Amino acid sequence: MSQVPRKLPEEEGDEEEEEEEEMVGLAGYADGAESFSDGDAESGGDEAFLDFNDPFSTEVKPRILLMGLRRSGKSSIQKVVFHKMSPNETLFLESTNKICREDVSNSSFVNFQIWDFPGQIDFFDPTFDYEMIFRGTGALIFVIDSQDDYMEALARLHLTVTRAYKVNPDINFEIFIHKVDGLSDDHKIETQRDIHQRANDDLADAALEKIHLSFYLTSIYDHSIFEAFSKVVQKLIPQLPTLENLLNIFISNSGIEKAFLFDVVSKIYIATDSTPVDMQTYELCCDMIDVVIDISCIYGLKDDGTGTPYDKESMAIIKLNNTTVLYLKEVTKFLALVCFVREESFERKGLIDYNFHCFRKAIQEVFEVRMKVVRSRKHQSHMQKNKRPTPNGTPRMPL
Ligand SMILES: Nc1nc2c(ncn2[C@@H]2O[C@H](COP(=O)(O)OP(=O)(O)OP(=O)(O)O)[C@@H](O)[C@H]2O)c(=O)[nH]1
Repeated sequence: MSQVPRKLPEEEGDEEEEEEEEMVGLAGYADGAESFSDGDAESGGDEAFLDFNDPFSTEVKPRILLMGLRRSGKSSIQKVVFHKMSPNETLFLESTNKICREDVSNSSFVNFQIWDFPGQIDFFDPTFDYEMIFRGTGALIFVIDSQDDYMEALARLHLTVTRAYKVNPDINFEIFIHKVDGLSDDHKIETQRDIHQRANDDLADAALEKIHLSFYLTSIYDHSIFEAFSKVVQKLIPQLPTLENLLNIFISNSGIEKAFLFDVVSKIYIATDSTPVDMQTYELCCDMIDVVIDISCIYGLKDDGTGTPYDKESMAIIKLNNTTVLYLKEVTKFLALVCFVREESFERKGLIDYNFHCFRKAIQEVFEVRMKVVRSRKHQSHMQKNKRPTPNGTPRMPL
């Protein structure tokens, strides 16, 4: 139900006093505005976000495997997306000869482990415990070099997918048809169709058509790799439907065309509203984040060089020459909301800001719920551990 406040908080001047009322609902931009939340907001601050370091929760620290033949581009993908390496520098990367595990956890909101496998890994090698590896895996990215003959890659894909599926049927299989920068548009489509057909035929021949493979055309030389990685990561975020829903309500009430929730460090978008994503829009958002961070690095730090280029004050407005406005606002230490707004809708900036305020709080609530579950699970597990008798049979706690 629409619950339009009598006045926007900025007009009333005293934001603190309004805090409780504000969480009641979004200010309606269009008719039919929905209620955002009807509970009291317990703002958890940044700590309210997912505790990915929690050992009890594999669900929030998922493992992503990067597999594929040698030189298909696995390490390059990892370096470009998570280490800001420029694509040209990847030409000098050495071949990976052991499994490299990396925790993408401290630097960004998107928190997971990436395991980069050497191309020549042998499933029949008894020292390679693939069961253990696949058991804790959320997504398996298989990289196929589209500029090379991909028959061998397809055979390896089939072997990998069938093995992994037997161990863990819940893995998401994500196929990156990579290095498409070297292909013409027609050739790209044809390659994707051919790889899709062959990979699925192989599965059907093995009576495993129930395995779902998702395909992406990627290249480190444009934003396609970030977009594909965004989709892979989104599937591993249990709160995704809620985030999407919040974004849908936010944009429909604020006259916004499109909104993305970005992880600022990696430029992966962890959620967007349900209108279709077009590549240009996504690229503009990525460019805007780069501009904001670059400018902040130059002019936003203190004189002694301390401070961070991205903080609570971070926000930016960029007016394009096509009557569109790009609006970026800080949501948490790691997240930014980037919106596309028409100039005439942006005239109601006060309303957008008010709705953003509600949106931000609602997001904190979502993760606060999650934190409570994690905390109670930790507590339960701790209690169970204490109840278990010690090896010599004496109880750990007085009964
Ligand atoms: N044209 C093009 N070249 C790419 C792309 N991604 C990676 N490469 C190049 O592919 C080559 C191999 O990349 P790596 O990342 O080392 O491949 P890898 O799969 O990690 O190789 P191993 O460690 O041997 O398994 C490098 O020269 C990269 O510059 C891409 O999107 N387009």
